[in-house]
Amino acid sequence: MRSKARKVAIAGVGNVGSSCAYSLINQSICDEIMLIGRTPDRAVAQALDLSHGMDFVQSRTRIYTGTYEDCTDMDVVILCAGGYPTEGKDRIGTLSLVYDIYKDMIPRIMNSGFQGIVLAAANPVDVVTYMVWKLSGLPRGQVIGTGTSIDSSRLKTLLCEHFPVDPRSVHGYVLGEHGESQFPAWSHVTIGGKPIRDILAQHPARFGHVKLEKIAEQTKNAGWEIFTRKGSTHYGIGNALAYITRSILNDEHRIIAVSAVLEQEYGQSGLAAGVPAIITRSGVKEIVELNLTPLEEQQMNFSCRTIRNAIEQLSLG
Ligand SMILES: NC(=O)C1=CN([C@@H]2O[C@H](COP(=O)(O)OP(=O)(O)OC[C@H]3O[C@@H](n4cnc5c(N)ncnc54)[C@H](O)[C@@H]3O)[C@@H](O)[C@H]2O)C=CC1
Ligand SMILES: CC(=O)C(=O)O
Repeated sequence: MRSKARKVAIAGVGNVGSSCAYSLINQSICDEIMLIGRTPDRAVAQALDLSHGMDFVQSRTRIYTGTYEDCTDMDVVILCAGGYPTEGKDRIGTLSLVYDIYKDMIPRIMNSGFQGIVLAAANPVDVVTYMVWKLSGLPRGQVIGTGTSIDSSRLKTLLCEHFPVDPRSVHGYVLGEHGESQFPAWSHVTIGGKPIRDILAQHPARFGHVKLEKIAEQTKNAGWEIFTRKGSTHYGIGNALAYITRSILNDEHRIIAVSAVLEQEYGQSGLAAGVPAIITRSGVKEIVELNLTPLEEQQMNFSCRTIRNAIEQLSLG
């Protein structure tokens, strides 16, 4: 019998926060969810709305509202407070807004005595992950960003428009920034264990129309394609957050492309970036270092430089 309730707090209950709660509930990933909203009334309404579906799900999740000061015994705190750029396609454009939010929020969470895992979705997520690590003083493995998990899933989904398999049978990662400088590490993308480039080379008549550069571009633009049509993207990232949270709470050791604080992995330091990592009860247990081709190394260096330049705009000490 489980002795301790699995508790998750969600800070920011807009589209992403509420979709994340919905995924956690429908997949029975935790026992309790505490919603923390800037507008208490909205948080109460979200908690009530989510609770009213409890008769129809597999197991009961207790949903209630709270404050940053109530995070003491949370296993995971998920950060969804943030905003979207008002113009252009650059997530880094929201940096000063999120810095103002998190430099107030993180000390309040830490002053509660919280010692769990922080999981950030707010953009620019790699910068937010590094900022939260600095502001919290937590060990680096305990601060995780959703990073390129959503981009990796988008890549697999797009590939399966051309290859007749389930996206979960495609393996590989988008690396670097969850943003404009991201790139798929094509040298490690496999379908049924076969490198994708070998499949293309061996079956020109069947797959000659598949252009990897075009798929990389579509992957990068996928969020904006949704955003320009409906003003936010939230279901996909809600599932990504639930998937990462499940690997944490169940100590699953899944390898997921998350934003992790790097200390010499991939030759990079002083930032967080999207890399494959083993996710366990203690957070990032280990970063998986892929052997990149010279071109992929250049792409990784460029992407990390982009994130580091944004971090340098902040005074994080
Ligand atoms: N990592 C990813 O792949 C994705 C990240 N996002 C990011 O997630 C964040 C949230 O997006 P949405 O939920 O769609 O936005 P939203 O506008 O629906 O919700 C934002 C929430 O942040 C809260 N908030 C704003 N300022 C605050 C403050 N000063 N203190 C406390 N809470 C505050 C608002 O009250 C609201 O609940 C954004 O940063 C967005 O860019 C969104 C989609 C995908
Ligand atoms: C908004 C965002 O970061 C995304 O959907 O990719």
